[in-house]
Amino acid sequence: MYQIPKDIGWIEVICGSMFSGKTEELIRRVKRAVYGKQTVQVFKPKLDNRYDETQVVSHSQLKLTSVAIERAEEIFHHLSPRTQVVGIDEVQFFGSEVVAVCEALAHRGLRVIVAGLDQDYQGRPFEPMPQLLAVAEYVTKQLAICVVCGNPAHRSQRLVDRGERVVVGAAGAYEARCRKCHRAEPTEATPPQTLDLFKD
Ligand SMILES: Nc1ncnc2c1ncn2[C@@H]1O[C@H](COP(=O)(O)OP(=O)(O)O)[C@@H](O)[C@H]1O
Ligand SMILES: Cc1cn([C@H]2C[C@H](O)[C@@H](COP(=O)(O)O)O2)c(=O)[nH]c1=O
Ligand SMILES: [Zn+2]
Repeated sequence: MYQIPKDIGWIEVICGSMFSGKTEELIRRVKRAVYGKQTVQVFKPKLDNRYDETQVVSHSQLKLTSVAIERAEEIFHHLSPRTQVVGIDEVQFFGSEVVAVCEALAHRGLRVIVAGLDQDYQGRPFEPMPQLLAVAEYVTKQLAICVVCGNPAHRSQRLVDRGERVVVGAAGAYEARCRKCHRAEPTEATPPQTLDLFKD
């Protein structure tokens, strides 16, 4: 009789702009794996110390325990033999070696869920995301809301006058914008909406 294979791993990529819900979606999938009695380990780059040194934290303050590492290969040192699911947040901050690491984990039979930016502040593909998208079995592209015009946003507008690709930051340093409203060069922040909708 046909047997359903149980030892097959795969790679899931959650990509999109800043504020698009990548981390929330990673946390949702990890929580569901835990409900399913799976053993899960989550990793993030040490570089991402915005909200917490070790926890994965979404812009909406959802939190997940994780291990902060400098290089993707460190995952193998921390990996428990019982682990069935590996999550990686802010995957764009790892070098191209993260692709081989994800592939090796999937070959071992693990479910690998990675979340990260697919474009930098200029709208250029953010390596190693293009390579991860190519080798992944499952790809989810998240969209934020453009803070200028309210349309779906797939770009991250830089608000601080810095030209290097990597500048860690959140609201105040970046905002979500659509194709029409995005500028490749840093701009001023969009003034906040003054509606009282969320007042007590
Ligand atoms: N412009 C925006 N569009 C959508 N969500 C936003 C925006 N600005 C702030 N948010 C908040 O960010 C949350 C998503 O946070 P998070 O999952 O950390 O995103 P990402 O990991 O993609 O940066 C949303 O649920 C919402 O609370
Ligand atoms: C666009 C862009 C972003 N970054 C940084 C800013 C944040 O620290 C992270 C993205 O975090 P999020 O969970 O997706 O909100 O990346 C960068 O260094 N360079 C860029 O071009
Ligand atoms: Zn727009």
